[in-house]
Amino acid sequence: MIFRIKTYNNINEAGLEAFPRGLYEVGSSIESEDAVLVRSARLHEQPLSPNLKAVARAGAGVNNIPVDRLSEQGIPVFNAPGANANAVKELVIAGLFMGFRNIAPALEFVERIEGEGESFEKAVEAGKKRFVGRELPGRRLGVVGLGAIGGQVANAARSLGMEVIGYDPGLTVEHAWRLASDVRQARSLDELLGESDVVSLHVPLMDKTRDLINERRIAVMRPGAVLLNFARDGLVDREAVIASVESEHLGGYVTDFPHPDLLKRERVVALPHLGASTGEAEANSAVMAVQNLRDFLENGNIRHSVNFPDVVMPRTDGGRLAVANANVPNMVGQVGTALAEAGLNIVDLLNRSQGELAYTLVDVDGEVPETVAAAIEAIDGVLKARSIAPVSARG
Ligand SMILES: NC(=O)c1ccc[n+]([C@@H]2O[C@H](COP(=O)([O-])OP(=O)(O)OC[C@H]3O[C@@H](n4cnc5c(N)ncnc54)[C@H](O)[C@@H]3O)[C@@H](O)[C@H]2O)c1
Ligand SMILES: O=C(O)CC[C@@H](O)C(=O)O
Repeated sequence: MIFRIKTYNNINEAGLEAFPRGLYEVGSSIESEDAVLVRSARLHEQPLSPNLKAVARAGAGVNNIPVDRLSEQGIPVFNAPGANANAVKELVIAGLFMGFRNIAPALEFVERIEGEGESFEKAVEAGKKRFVGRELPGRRLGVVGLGAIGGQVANAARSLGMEVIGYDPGLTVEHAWRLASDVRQARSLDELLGESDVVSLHVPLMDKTRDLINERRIAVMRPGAVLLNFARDGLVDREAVIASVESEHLGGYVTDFPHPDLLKRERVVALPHLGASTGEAEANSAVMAVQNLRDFLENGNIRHSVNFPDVVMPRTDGGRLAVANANVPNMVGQVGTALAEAGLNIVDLLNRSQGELAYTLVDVDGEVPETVAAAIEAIDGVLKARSIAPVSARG
C-alpha cells in the first residue's frame, strides 16, 4: 500500500525526507489523500478526501484545523507539542526588550537621520532621549498559559531578574516540573493582570479563549503595562488594545500577528508571525508531525493527538484492526464478536477513551480482511475501522 500525503504550506525538508520512498507519495497536488500535513493554512473550508485518515500539524496551534468536524468522522489530528517552543520563547524575549527599550521606533529614527559627520552624531545624541527605556530586573511578568512555550518564557524571564507570576488552570504535571520553583501561581487571570508589569499570552485560540484580553480585562491591567501576544491574534480584542495603547493606559503592545489597524502606531510592534520561523523549529516540528503520522498510518498508534488519547501498542506478528468510535458502552464487545464471527483470534487489545471519543487497537492471528473492517465500520457508534497489514507484508 502506498500512502498519499497532501501538504499545505512549506514543509521543512527534514520532515519530508522522513517519509520513505516506495511507501509514501507526498506533495501539494496529491488528490484522494490518506493524510494531510499542514502548517498555518486554514483547512476549515477545504474539501476533505473520502480516504482521509489523519491530519498532522507541523506546529503547535490547531485553530486552523476543523478538529470538531474531524472528530465526528473518527479522524485524529496530530500536532508537534514543544517542537517550536524554544524558537517562540526567543522571539518573546526579543519582544520583551522591544517593549521596554523602544527598539523599533529607535531603529526607525536612525534610518531617517540625514547628514553626516558631526551633524549626524549630533542628531543621534539629540534624538536618543525620546527612546529612554525601562529595565527588566524587579519587574513582574505575568505568563498566561504555562505549557511548552509559556513555561520556557517564565524560566527565561526569571533568569533575566524578573519576578514571574503564572496562570494556567490546566497546567500539566510534566510542565509544572519544568517551571522554576519561584514562579508564583495566580489564582485568577484578573489577579495576574492586576499584578503584572508585562503580560505574555501563551494559550491556544479556542472558543473559550477568544477575546480573552478584552476591554474589561485591559482596565484591570496596571497603567503602563506591556502586552505581548505571540500566541494568536484572536486572543485579544484588537480595538480595545489599540484604544488602550492610544490612551496610554497600556504601555505597549508587541505581537506576532500584524493587522492593518495596528500599523504605524506608537508603542505597537507587529512581527510577521515569525515565532516558529527558525530552521531548527521548522525541522523539529515537521519531523515530529511526520513521525506521528507515520506511526498512525503504518501501525494505527496514536501519539500527540489533540482529539484522541495516546494509544500505543507494540506490533505482534499478525494484522491489526484500528477502530475509532463513540465513547459508549459495548463497542469493544461488538468489535470482538465481529472478529470472532470472522474466525479471527485476538492476540492483543488496547482501548482508551477521551471525552466523547474512544480508540481501540486489536491484534489478531493472520490479517483482518477489508470486508470485516467494513462490517465493523458499519456498527452503530463506530466512526472508522481500518485493517492494518502485518509488518512483514509492508511493501
Ligand atoms: N507565534 C508563533 O509562531 C507560535 C508558535 C507556536 C505556538 N504558538 C501559539 O502558542 C500557543 C501555545 O503553544 P504551546 O506549545 O505552549 O501549547 P501548550 O499546549 O504546551 O500550552 C498551552 C497551555 O495553555 C493553557 N491554557 C489553556 N487555556 C487557558 C486559559 N484560558 N488560561 C490559562 N491557561 C490556559 C493549557 O493548560 C496549556 O498548559 C499555541 O496554541 C499557538 O496558538 C504561536
Ligand atoms: O508554521 C508556522 O510558521 C507557525 C506555527 C505556529 O503558529 C504554531 O502554532 O506552531
